[in-house]
Amino acid sequence: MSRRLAEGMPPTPPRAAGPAQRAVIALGANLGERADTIAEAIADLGRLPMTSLVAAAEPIESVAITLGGPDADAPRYLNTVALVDTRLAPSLLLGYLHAIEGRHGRERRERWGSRTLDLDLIAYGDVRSNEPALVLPHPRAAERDFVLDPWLSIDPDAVLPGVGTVADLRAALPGGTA
Ligand SMILES: Nc1ncnc2c1ncn2[C@@H]1O[C@H](COP(=O)(O)OP(=O)(O)OP(=O)(O)O)[C@@H](O)[C@H]1O
Ligand SMILES: Nc1nc2c(c(=O)[nH]1)N=C(CO)CN2
Repeated sequence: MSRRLAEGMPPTPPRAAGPAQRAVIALGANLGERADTIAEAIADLGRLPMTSLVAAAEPIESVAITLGGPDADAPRYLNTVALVDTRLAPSLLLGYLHAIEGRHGRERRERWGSRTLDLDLIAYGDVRSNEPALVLPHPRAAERDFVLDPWLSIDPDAVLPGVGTVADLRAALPGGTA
């Protein structure tokens, strides 16, 4: 393993992608010391190169959604959303998110399985992408109250690019006011 990867950094030093873009990052944890892990991961985001942390929502607790639906027997999640302004290109930012997950013991065993830390790139400016390695905006964000609720709490006017306002999306979900 290269020294940079061993230190949890992508192998190629970052190059600026142009003007800073607002990126929305969802964080989730349902194993280990969840609150500590989330707080450390947010601090990690603030230390990324060419990136500044704009806001982080108060974490919320939610039942684990598994491939079989909500699972009351699975460890509950803490979820939050952070906003950053970054000049890292989207794929590079995702690489750093994976490195942060790795530093906090993330293991990839099963889809939607329990995890010490999950970081999803929900949106990056207005960028739309259908590359399997990076779909933007995140294709399941609109149906996740554990993403929309903390996002709304720090940006009531938020928009999921190409989809709609976060307030409207949240209102259309169970527990919303549509
Ligand atoms: N917007 C995105 N944010 C994070 N990962 C993404 C995104 N789009 C595609 N991916 C890809 O999805 C793969 C699986 O990611 P991950 O392990 O976080 O999935 P998951 O958390 O189990 O499920 P979900 O994607 O529904 O949250 C990653 O390897 C990554 O390349
Ligand atoms: N409550 C909750 N459930 C989930 C979550 C999550 O962050 N919170 N993440 C998942 C895969 O990303 C699958 N299920």
